[in-house]
Amino acid sequence: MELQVAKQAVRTASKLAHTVAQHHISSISKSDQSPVTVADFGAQAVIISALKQAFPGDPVVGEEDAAALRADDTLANKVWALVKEAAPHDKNLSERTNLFAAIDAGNYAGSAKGRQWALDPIDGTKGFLRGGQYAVCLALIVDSRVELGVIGCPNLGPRGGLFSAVRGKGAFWEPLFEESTPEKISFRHIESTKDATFCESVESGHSALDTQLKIAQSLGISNPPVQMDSQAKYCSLAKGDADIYLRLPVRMDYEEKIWDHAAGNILITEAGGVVTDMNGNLLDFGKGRTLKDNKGVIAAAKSIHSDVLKAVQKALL
Ligand SMILES: Nc1ncnc2c1ncn2[C@@H]1O[C@H](COP(=O)(O)O)[C@@H](OP(=O)(O)O)[C@H]1O
Ligand SMILES: [Mg+2]
Repeated sequence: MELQVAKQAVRTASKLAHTVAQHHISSISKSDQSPVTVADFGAQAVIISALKQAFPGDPVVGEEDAAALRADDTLANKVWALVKEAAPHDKNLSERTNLFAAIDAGNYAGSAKGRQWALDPIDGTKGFLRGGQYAVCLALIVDSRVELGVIGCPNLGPRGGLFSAVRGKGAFWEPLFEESTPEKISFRHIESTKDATFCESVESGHSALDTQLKIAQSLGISNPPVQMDSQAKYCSLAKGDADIYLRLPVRMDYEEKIWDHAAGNILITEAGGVVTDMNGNLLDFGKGRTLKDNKGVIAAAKSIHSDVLKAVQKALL
């Protein structure tokens, strides 16, 4: 039940985002930031509305709130038009005033106990704007642990990708814009760590790319890193296109947001991988809206994760 609702909601929001992105890329004002803002609000509204109808009591930790929309009627009208097109029969979104409430329902502070959804309506803002990777990410967290994750990646592969995982049930891929039977996915087998390929952020402000390059060299890795925005990185590892995702902090005071990692976390573990922080601890999704007890992220196949962790710790001594 949860999986079907989450997949349907992510699909609807991904289509909405894809429509805006296509239009943005073909337009002449590529420096305009507003398309991603519009897509972000629209995606959050349709997903939270679907969740609230299926699971009325469940709180949602969503990245956005509606303050900027309430203050800007032109922006609100653009978002409203998109939402009506993407979800015309949604009775929770029958009037424009409901739009604000749906978006603001993502204001949950987070909790260590009980159910909560974590939502990043458009992850990889920068990727969206440059025509690269971005992702619509939704996860169900129960008692601080991720139980279900769904990620929509409109630009990953020729047909886009809808990735999903439920604890104990494996990880799956299916095309994003057409209905078809999900295919099971998993990490690829590599003989040794030196054969691995790194996947990392494009943005040097989001992870310590220089240090990561040194770590790759210390592991004997000569393959160039694959750089992409958003949780599409987790998806790439889970489907066997790369082997290690490192996200080492640029600033030690930055707290990673739970919506940037929750869905990817279960996708990795269900595809045969391990995710820890740079101290080797599992990510704790029960500390509020951020991963405040963790620093950095290391995701890798089970067989090589401990080698990578050792190399990270040596580099950071
Ligand atoms: N200083 C920082 N360190 C790490 N992550 C950061 C950061 N500043 C912003 N981010 C997060 O990095 C996410 C994108 O990560 P990536 O580089 O892997 O694409 C952003 O998500 P949004 O794009 O949803 O805002 C944002 O939440
Ligand atoms: Mg994000």
